[in-house]
Amino acid sequence: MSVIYNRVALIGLGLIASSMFWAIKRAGLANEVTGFSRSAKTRDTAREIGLCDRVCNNLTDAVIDADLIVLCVPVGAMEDVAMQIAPGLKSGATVSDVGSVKRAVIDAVAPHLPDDVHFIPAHPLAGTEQSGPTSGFAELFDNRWCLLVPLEDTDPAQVDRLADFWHGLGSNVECMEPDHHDLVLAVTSHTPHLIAYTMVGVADDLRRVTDSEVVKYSAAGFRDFTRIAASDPTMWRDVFLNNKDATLEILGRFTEELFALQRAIRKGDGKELHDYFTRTRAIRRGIIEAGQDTDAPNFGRGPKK
Ligand SMILES: NC(=O)c1ccc[n+]([C@@H]2O[C@H](COP(=O)([O-])OP(=O)(O)OC[C@H]3O[C@@H](n4cnc5c(N)ncnc54)[C@H](O)[C@@H]3O)[C@@H](O)[C@H]2O)c1
Ligand SMILES: O=C(O)C(=O)C[C@]1(C(=O)O)C=C[C@@H](O)C=C1
Repeated sequence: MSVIYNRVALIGLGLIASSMFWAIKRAGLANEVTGFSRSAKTRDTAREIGLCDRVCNNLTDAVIDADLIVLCVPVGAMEDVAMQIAPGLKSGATVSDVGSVKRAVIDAVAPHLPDDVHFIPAHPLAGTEQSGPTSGFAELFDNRWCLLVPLEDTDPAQVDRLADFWHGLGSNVECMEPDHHDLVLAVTSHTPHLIAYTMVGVADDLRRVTDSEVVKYSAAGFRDFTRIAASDPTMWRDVFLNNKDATLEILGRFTEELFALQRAIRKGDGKELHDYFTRTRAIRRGIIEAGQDTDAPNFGRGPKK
């Protein structure tokens, strides 16, 4: 892979920025990567582990002469960062972000950017429950989607350039409209996280009430919930505050279905439960048959050859 942007600036040196840095280096996508994070402790750690070619002590130094600036901060901090970097941006630079919500980020960031920079929001659909500068790894984006959410008047050549960059980081790339993005992610990521948080909270309450060993004897499904529920509280607070309508819509549908299943259990309606679980199993099998779950074991096809 060859250099796509001469200088890249990563703002907010956590899981996503650090993974981007290692993946940029792996593929040689930039000649220089600068970085900035708000806390001095994070900047010190970044310097110690060689994260970024140059860690700057202020935002202006980090973005000066950068060809691509990627905002990797929690969604609620995007506006503040955009306001601060705006005066120091080079004409013709591209500003992007990796926020988990798109409409609110566009509304918060776009008004502050000068007309002579390209703003191309993005969202890599890859992550872990870890956060901070030491949590990143170069393979995070391999074979994952990165959704680009360009505004209507964005130069298509610059969108293609950013798509090439994300391909270089290992991702598959597709463009999506912001409201559609927020609805899809409310279904596939945001509401499931809220359910995991709730379930782990319920189990914890139960443990306190009964003094039983709920966590000790937890099965694999619940353990997966506890992994998700260990995700960064600031990031997820900001996701729900900034994707309010879509998450409330999906949560409304979720609780309706939950009540229907609750009623079926109370009434002893085995047919309804069986039909429902048959439908959901078919969905899972369909995903695997279509080869869309790269993490799945060799489901239903016998031993791997
Ligand atoms: N973690 C995931 O699974 C995941 C996946 C895809 C996208 N995202 C999105 O990526 C963004 C970053 O997430 P992350 O997981 O890397 O978080 P993180 O907590 O690991 O890192 C965020 C970093 O930003 C810094 N920061 C916070 N406010 C700042 C400010 N005002 N100025 C400068 N730095 C600031 C923090 O100190 C921290 O180092 C979020 O918007 C999140 O929604 C996260
Ligand atoms: O694997 C995980 O830990 C994640 O939660 C990653 C995950 C997701 O829901 O898939 C979380 C938030 C993002 O915006 C994108 C990816």
